[in-house]
Amino acid sequence: MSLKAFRNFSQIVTLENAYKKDGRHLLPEDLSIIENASIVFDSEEIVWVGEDSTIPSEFQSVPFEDFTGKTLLPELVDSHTHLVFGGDRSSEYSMRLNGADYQAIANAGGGILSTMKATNESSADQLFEDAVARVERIYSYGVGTIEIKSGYGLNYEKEKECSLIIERLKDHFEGRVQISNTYMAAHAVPKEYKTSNDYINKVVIPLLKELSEIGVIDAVDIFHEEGYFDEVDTQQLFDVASFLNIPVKSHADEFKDNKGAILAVKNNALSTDHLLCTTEDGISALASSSTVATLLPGTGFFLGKPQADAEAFFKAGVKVAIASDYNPGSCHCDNVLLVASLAAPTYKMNIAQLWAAITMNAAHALNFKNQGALVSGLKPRFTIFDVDNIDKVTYHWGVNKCIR
Ligand SMILES: N=CN[C@@H](CCC(=O)O)C(=O)O
Repeated sequence: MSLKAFRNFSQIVTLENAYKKDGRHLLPEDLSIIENASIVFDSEEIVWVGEDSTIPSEFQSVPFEDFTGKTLLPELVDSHTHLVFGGDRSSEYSMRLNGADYQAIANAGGGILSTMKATNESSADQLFEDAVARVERIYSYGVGTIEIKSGYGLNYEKEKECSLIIERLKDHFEGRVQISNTYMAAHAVPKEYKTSNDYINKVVIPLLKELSEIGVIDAVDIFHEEGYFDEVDTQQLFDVASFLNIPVKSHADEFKDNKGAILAVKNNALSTDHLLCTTEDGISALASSSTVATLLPGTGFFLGKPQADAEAFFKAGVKVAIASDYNPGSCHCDNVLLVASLAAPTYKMNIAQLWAAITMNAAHALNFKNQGALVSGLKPRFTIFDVDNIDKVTYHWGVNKCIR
């Protein structure tokens, strides 16, 4: 393998200590910053990182690019998006400002089911092209790994098409963006089914079996929430996924504490997401598990809802990630760095907790265990910012400093 070097960064933020601590109980110094630093890597792994003045003689003649004045970080990861969809729900924004809430809008014909209609009216090529543009924009912010969920088809054929579109996106972005394909046909219950369990048995499970035979699904997700899917549906789907050897995730405890986080932990989920209403028992179950708690503050900002009790999660030693939750309804924001840096002061996060939440911990929520820190042996997945220290990345809110 041919070696490459990127040299003379003002700072390389390795997150080495955070990695050793499995992303929990982080202190500011766990960012592990190296000043005047260089990195040597091949296409598969990082070979050396350190102060440029200490670069081993064997690497001194490796061809290099000079990055004086720049900062290198592990690549950003957006571990929760719903970016394959048709239409838009822009009118819901003013409806909310004028007093309607998320569930009231859904009951009045908006919500997930209205995106289902628009998605079913869009061709596969249109959905693919719109999704390509969305991934390109997310990539421009420094995000190199993205999770994409299906879930706006909500019938056998269209859900299958959406999962295959995500697979097509994987091929399209091969070598540039790493995409994780999450199956979420259990996103809402279409009106023609009398019960959620009827839909689970007639569509969600049979299609999962078919897609798993083709080998396109990386994880299975479900909206475990009152009015959507209950504990019985969730456990049934998790059992099938486990039989098929596919990891699970859930949307849990968003509107009320229905013990969704606890069920996710029991099923060894990769992550459980939202968690606005999770209380002590859920938080302590998460703390003693490897399930990542993915907080989605953008959704709280967008819907004008209270936020998750992030301080309690950090205090208990939960492994916390933050994701954008980019979708047409509850959070039409695709910039995970903006969302996380806006949330950090409210969540009372320290700087290491902030960066681990959108790099390493988010990668682990997608089962990508060999990335997220810049240490020898891990994948060379990183992002370069046009600033001479890490504080300047988040200092100017919403301004993109990424140059790759
Ligand atoms: N909570 C369920 N799914 C999305 C919302 C999707 C929508 O409103 O269209 C979420 O993660 O917030």
